[in-house]
Amino acid sequence: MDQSARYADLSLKEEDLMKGGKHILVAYKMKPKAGTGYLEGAAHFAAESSTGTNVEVSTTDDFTKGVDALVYYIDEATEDMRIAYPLELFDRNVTDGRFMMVSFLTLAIGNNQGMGDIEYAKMIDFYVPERAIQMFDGPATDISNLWRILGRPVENGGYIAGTIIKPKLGLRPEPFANAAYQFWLGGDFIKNDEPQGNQVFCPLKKVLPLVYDAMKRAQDETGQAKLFSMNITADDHYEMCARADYALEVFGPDADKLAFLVDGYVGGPGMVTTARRQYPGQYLHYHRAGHGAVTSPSSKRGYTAFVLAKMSRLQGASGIHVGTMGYGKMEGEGDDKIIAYMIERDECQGPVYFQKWYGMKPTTPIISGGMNALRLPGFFENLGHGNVINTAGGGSYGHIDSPAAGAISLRQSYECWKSGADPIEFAKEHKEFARAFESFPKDADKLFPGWREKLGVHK
Ligand SMILES: O=C(COP(=O)(O)O)[C@H](O)[C@H](O)COP(=O)(O)O
Ligand SMILES: [Mg+2]
Repeated sequence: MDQSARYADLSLKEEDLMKGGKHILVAYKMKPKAGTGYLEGAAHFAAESSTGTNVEVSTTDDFTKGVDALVYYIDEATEDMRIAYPLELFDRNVTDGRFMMVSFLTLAIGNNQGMGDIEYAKMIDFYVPERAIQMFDGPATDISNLWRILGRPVENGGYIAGTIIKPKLGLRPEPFANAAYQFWLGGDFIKNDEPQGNQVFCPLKKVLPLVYDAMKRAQDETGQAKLFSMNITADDHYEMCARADYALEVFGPDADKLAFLVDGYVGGPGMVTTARRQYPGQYLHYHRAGHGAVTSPSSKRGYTAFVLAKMSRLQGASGIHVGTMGYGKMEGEGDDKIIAYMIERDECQGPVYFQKWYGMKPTTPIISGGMNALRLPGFFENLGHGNVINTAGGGSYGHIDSPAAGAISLRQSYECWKSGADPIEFAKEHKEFARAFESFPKDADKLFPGWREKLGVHK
């Protein structure tokens, strides 16, 4: 059934829809199956994503038709399809009238994934009008809270040198806390690797007091504040809260230095909101393990990493992983800096839509995955700033001297880039940075050919 007479209106102008502020706009790359016309497929897509189904139903009335999602733009050649969703379509909380991300997802990227007449469709951008921005939680805590704890300016406070406790699994409580202590002697921020929780060989109630003890000792020794991002991900939100409450108690007077990490892609929006609403005073660290299943550029379904990050700001993530823009080990490229800009700025041009955030707090880009001191200068140059959290696991624990030296090499790398120095010249004056060349010789060969001769290092 061709529903384009009802679910498409190509005379609607995007500019007017944005000015009107009564719709969430969503842009997709969509291709219908052979035998289905482009507009026909698009209209069925909009129907299934709002008030309709594949047949007409007798229970539809005139009001229903007033809240139809409408296809307002198509370009078959580029597979571009854009749909306007009236705000009335979205479910609101009984408790406080607010918007919820699950409703956006079930409509805009729900049944339409896997429809018989659609070959594929991937969400590449979406636009949220001012009223809806007001009605999402947004972050309660942001990077300025961390900068303040670290004794830095609350604006442009700079690079936060972090790590991930490695090995990923298999450390018992004492070695785990010791790994944390060693990094903190040089760095600022430690996160649990995402699978670390309450394994039998490393029970939470045993390891956490030791981690806090390590934090205190490192703080005493360095005279600096230290930060710990603890994984509270669990199926059951009572379990999440049990872990979080326990940690707040253990860290006591230093509980402000505790962030909570949730795996928001596997756990879903409910998990993120649980952390956001139960613990608004803690930095909310959104880790996105598994997201590649839908966001990978090789996938023509789902949504992009950009969309994931943009959603996370609405949900209230204080920070989210945004990859390494081609400088680390995960998929990504230089252009991905748009992801960072969209979540950290008050207005930004996305791939399709210009979004204003109307003062919603920023979400920190967290840079992670295969990073080390040698890869960072290029990364900062591409991004144009260093106001990020970087967690380098291999880049710290893989430093040949020590995890503390690894941490110091990261900080030095930021200083090097910030001062505009030549990395080889800078290495001559900064031991830990220089030793990163020997720690990661493959990267050094690729990024700084001839480094051995210039630094006087021989095989
Ligand atoms: O464990 C790591 C990185 O370890 P290492 O620093 O040793 O590579 C993170 O989980 C990944 O960065 C996730 O990727 P992303 O940040 O892109 O979501
Ligand atoms: Mg990890």
